[in-house]
Amino acid sequence: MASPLQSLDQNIFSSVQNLVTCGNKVPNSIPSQYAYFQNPTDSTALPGDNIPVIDYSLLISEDHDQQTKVVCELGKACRDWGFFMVKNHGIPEELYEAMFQKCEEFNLMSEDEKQEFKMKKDVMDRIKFGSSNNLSSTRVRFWRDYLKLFLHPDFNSPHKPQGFSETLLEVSTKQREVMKNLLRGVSKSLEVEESYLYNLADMDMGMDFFAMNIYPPCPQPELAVGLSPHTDFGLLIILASNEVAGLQIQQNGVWFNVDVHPNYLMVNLGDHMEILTNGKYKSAVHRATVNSKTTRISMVTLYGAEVNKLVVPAPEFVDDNNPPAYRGMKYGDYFIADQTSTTKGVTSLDLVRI
Ligand SMILES: O=C(O)CCC(=O)C(=O)O
Ligand SMILES: [Fe+2]
Repeated sequence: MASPLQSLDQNIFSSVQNLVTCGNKVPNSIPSQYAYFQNPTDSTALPGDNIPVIDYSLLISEDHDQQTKVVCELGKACRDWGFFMVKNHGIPEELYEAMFQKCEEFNLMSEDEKQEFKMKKDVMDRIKFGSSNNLSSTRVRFWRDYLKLFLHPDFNSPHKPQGFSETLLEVSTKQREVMKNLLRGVSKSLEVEESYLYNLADMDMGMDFFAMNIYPPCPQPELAVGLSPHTDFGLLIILASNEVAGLQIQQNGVWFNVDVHPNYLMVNLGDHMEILTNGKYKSAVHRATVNSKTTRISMVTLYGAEVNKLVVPAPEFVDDNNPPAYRGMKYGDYFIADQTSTTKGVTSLDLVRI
């Protein structure tokens, strides 16, 4: 008789959730397609106590001195980490709780119901449910299911579970305001006019791309990864997670755990911030680990340019000492390359680096 591992190996699972719930019992080992047998990932990381925390309420306050101080902290976070946490952002905690509840309900829908949302045509599909896909050369599958949506300029959402779409619209509308104010702060920290980055990327028509990531409990978390090290496309990425740790961020080649704080948002700079600032601010390398106990859910929104916008280093950051370090590429083309490349390493920036 086939061992449990073999029999799992022979199946192509449509989702990790399906894999862990099949037979109503979590398997005690993971199928080989998910395991880094040859080169187990070293998920160890240092405590992230030094990760910068930005007080959003001060960033938007009328008090000029307070604001200047926070803009300065923001600039330092962008230079040193390309990553920071945001507190006092004003979006009610209950709204995120309601959204995570809807994410869980989505995850617990039957496999058939979820398959209705799987990719039909290509990565430009407005709604995509899927699992695992690791296009990079290792091909080891990620211990992750996802729902990817285009939220802006047109809003797309699955029509079930009930209330998912309405709650997501409310969260994303509020989060877009936070994104705008953070970008104002980042612009100021670069000593350009506060609407500079937003206007440059034509973000009134910008593409907001959303990913709900589900990481079910994993029987062998030391062998699997949720998401391997990568950078994100976009200017600014806002991430909210349920109260389960798993995100790690790299600074100068060293990994740090991002602790979970109730009602903090996590923000990383994306590839297009690096391109626009000609490398002054860096796109942060990060990854997601998995655990054996609890399902982790993260909601990530990647805020980017209008799809036809050619993104190049902005003139303000180019001079004789700093020649352009990236060639121009249309935002939409970069997105497609990022989502489909089978040769991508850690970052798609290699596509445009001069
Ligand atoms: O789940 C996380 O913490 C990371 C998610 C992420 O990096 C992504 O979706 O790009
Ligand atoms: Fe990411």
